[in-house]
Amino acid sequence: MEGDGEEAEEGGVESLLKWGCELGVSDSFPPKTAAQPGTVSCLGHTVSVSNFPEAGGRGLGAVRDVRKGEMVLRVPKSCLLTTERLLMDDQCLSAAVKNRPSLSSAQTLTVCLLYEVGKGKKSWWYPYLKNLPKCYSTLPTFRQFEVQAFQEDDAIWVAKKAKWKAEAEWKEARVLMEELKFKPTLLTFKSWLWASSTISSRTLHVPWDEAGCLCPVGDLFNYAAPGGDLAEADNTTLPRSLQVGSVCSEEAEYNMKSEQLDTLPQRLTDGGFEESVNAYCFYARQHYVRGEQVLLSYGMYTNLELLEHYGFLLDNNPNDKVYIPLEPGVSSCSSWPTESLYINQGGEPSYALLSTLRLWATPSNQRRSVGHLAYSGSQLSPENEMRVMHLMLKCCSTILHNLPTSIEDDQLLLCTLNQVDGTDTPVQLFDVLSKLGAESHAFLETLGLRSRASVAVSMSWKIQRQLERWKLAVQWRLRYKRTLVDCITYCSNVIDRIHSPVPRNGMC
Ligand SMILES: C[S@@+](CC[C@H](N)C(=O)[O-])C[C@H]1O[C@@H](n2cnc3c(N)ncnc32)[C@H](O)[C@@H]1O
Repeated sequence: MEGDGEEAEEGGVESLLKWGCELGVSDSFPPKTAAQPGTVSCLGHTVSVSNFPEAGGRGLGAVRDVRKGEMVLRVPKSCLLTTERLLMDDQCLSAAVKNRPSLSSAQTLTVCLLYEVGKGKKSWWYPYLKNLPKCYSTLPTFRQFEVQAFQEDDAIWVAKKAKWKAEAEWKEARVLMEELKFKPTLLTFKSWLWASSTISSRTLHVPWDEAGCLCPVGDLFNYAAPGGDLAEADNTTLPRSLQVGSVCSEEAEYNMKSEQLDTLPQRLTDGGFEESVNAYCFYARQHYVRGEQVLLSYGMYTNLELLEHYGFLLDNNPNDKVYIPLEPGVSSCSSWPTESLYINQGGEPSYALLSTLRLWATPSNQRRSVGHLAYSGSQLSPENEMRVMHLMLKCCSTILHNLPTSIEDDQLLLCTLNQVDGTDTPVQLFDVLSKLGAESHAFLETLGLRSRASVAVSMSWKIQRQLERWKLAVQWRLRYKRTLVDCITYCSNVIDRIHSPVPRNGMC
């Protein structure tokens, strides 16, 4: 945690996988009876740790073809790092935590994690802890410059709020940390941010604690957004008989059942804690061919939410949403909740937004009579539809016009930031950024890099982190602007179709 650099200690993953093997973590089903002498990894039968630079960095790749619904990993409860477990193992911690019932479960787990980190190599969890990332790019870690780089007011507000919340939670928990005699470095806000980001980006749901659990090896799965084909069956669960069967049945029965997996009509959940086997079990959400990354859905998140909790975003996110400022009174025209009034990543207005705007564009004394049509998603009249489309078009254009940079500016900046990402020396960074516009100069200024002479010899970890967060903010605003442009295109197409409707029989 304290070291310089993003990734976990080199060579450390092997020790984690060996540790996991000794504790019964397995990707082999039916499970091996016992760790064979000389077995050094809990993986290798179904998945293995690989690097996926385009989707999450370190992750788990299939080492063979994997069928949808197959169990890909099982982590026994004894390996799950939870508040309950840490309190059970340490009376001193347990007594102190019990005196602070006002702390939330996430705050308590954060303190427990830092307490465990404080034990260093003596911690039972050391092979796991030393493999955690050294730092994060979750929203609360963004500094003022990176927050302003979002440009859009709501995003700036969300980022500021995330930081304030983290600060307030840290202050509340300090008394407990002092009582537990934390080393000064572990008492800092920086350490708190590290621990709370570990928890927000890596915990998995467990039924007995809202804070969830840290799941060694299981937390190496990177994320794929649920959506499209996968979204509909999000709540479908694996039939119990199959869950149990795949763990404890004989191989023949196992194979027979895994053949049935292909014929299951519904999507299976990605993973969950299963009481019957006292373990966290992970399942393939789709077929994977050998070498492909096996991904997990952590839930449905917009890009800003992904950034807030996980420190990354997706250029192609079916769950992303863009909210546009609506005139006062618009949202009260319908009973749709305000959160449902958005534009999706393809630029299309949500069903609720369209129906609300159609009602808004109707004279108030007629709204009641056309309400049923609007709520059923129908157009009310060509004139009404034109008004709605013109309103959205104007709104998106005004937002784009008022933002400090254009899509082209952002593309160029992002391209340059990607280039300097691989730069080794701050001199090169300085040379490239000082040729760009005001924002790049402001970035150099925040780093105290005012002239070539003031630049240090080696690229510091701090500069790299700030570059990374700035890049994330630029990626976010670029994606946001593209959605607005796509919405303008959508509205223009609808307007064109109203002006020159295609003949019903399709003939010219
Ligand atoms: C549960 S961990 C997954 C394993 C992680 N890559 C590691 O090396 O430990 C979640 C973190 O992985 C990264 N991540 C996961 N999915 C990603 C994706 N699709 N694109 C970019 N980063 C991703 C983010 O940093 C996220 O906070």
